[in-house]
Amino acid sequence: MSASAPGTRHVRHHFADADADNAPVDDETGEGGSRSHDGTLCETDKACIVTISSTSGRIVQIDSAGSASAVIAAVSAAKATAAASGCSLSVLRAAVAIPGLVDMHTHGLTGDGDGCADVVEAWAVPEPSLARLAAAGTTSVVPSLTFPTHRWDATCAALCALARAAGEGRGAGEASKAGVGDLAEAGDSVRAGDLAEAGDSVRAGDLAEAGDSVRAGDLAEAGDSVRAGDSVRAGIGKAERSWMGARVLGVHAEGPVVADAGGLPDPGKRAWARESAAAVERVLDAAEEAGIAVKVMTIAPSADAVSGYAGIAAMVKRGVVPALGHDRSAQWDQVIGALEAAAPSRCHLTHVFNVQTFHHRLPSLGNLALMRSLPPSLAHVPMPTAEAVGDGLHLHPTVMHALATIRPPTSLAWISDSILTPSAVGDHAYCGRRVAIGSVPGCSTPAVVLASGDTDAAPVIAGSCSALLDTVRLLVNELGIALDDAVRTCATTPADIVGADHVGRLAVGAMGDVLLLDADLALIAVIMGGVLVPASG
Ligand SMILES: CC(=O)N[C@@H]1[C@@H](O)[C@H](O)[C@@H](COP(=O)(O)O)O[C@@H]1O
Repeated sequence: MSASAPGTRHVRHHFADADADNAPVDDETGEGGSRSHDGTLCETDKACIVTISSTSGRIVQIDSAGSASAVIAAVSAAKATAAASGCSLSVLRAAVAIPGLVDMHTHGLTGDGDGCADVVEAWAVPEPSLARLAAAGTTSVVPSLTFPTHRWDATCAALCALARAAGEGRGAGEASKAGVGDLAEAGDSVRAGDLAEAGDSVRAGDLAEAGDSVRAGDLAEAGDSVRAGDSVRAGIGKAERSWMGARVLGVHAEGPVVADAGGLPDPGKRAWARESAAAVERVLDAAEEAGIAVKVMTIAPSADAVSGYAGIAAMVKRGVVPALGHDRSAQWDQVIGALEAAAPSRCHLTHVFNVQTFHHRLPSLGNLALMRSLPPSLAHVPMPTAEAVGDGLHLHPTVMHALATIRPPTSLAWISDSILTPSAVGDHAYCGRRVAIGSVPGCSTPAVVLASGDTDAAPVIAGSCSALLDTVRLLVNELGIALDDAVRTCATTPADIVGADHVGRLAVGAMGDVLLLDADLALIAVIMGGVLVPASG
């Protein structure tokens, strides 16, 4: 991942090495501008223009990235015209368009009154979190279930609820790749019904005028175009109610074979110690029965070593990515043993540095996280991918910078590890203990911390209250990471790790999930499957 000097204007330095692509955009025609190297990121020198049909309420064009409806059909620099689409158009204008972000490790964005007694069970009531995540720009998720055998009934309820969420609605995710076609169909059924209403409200809202004023204006007038979008959004929100949520790509089971619970209550019952394969199978069977795929499963190398890595072998056999983590005692030979047990399949590293160790003489998982490649003696082992919490608190920004500059963007995924929405007030139960949004000395970023009642005790971090777009901004605006790399590591790479190549990119055939951002990377609009997501979720 490349970095620019902190403080450099982020929207510009994306083009630092892409002069040939950096032709200015003609404000009237929208021609010119640039498209990023592989379609991951669409950006023009002056503006990105998204054109929405007032008839269907759908995107017909992302300027310089081609048309995007439910599925992105083409990538081209040509600008759509009303004549080409055969309908009147609304135009949203932004500095940057990026793919919807993909969070491969979130415990939800629970708010007050969401109806879950303990946030460890949040995914049993997934709709509020999925809606908030989508509205915040995270359009695809891999929900994480903490220590899944700890509260077995809650785990089974969450698996069933997530399977339902993955299979229905606009935000329908897909537990399998076969979902691409299904999603287009789901989009059609939505379009056929409620979006006509959205189209009506758009027509009523003087779109032609809005489009004209946007075309004539500059970025300062983006607000006007957004207001035009709001009329679309209002119609859609009304039509689709709460079910514009993030796509569910499958599940991350964070355990059960863990050595270290971190700041959470220890789930106890180490019955799996010599039967890690059985413990793994039990969770995978439950997920299969519920109808959702476990894509990733965290396992502690030091725990699985006891059974000769039978847990990892069971995961690989069933197509699950083994994620090494929740292990502060893993020795280097156990770490390597785990990688070898998975080979030729690739391992992943769970929230690197958190609930892991780094030591300059006694290497463990944290040391592996900071390697760019494996030595020749391990040529038979695929280099593991890694995820890291990008809220700026779980890892100090300097450590985020180290990861972002050492690891190639194809092997690093930023995650939120979120639990509560930032607006949640008061205490919530987490694994039976009280948590609240709080702070850690020396860090201005809030997090979800265990409420100890002891004001002198060091706060214990339980998770974050951030969303991935916060991470994109932190990486680009404060750490000087190229926007293209920030987007890859918050969208494309996490999607690739879980085998979801239809999301996390602006590319032909990918879902039309697009975020429109202003020059400071503030969110202007979220589009899922070619349709504006209600701002409030
Ligand atoms: C679900 C989960 O695993 N959450 C962990 C939490 O347990 C740990 O306390 C925190 C900080 O870890 P650290 O103190 O090792 O940096 O990271 C993650 O939020």
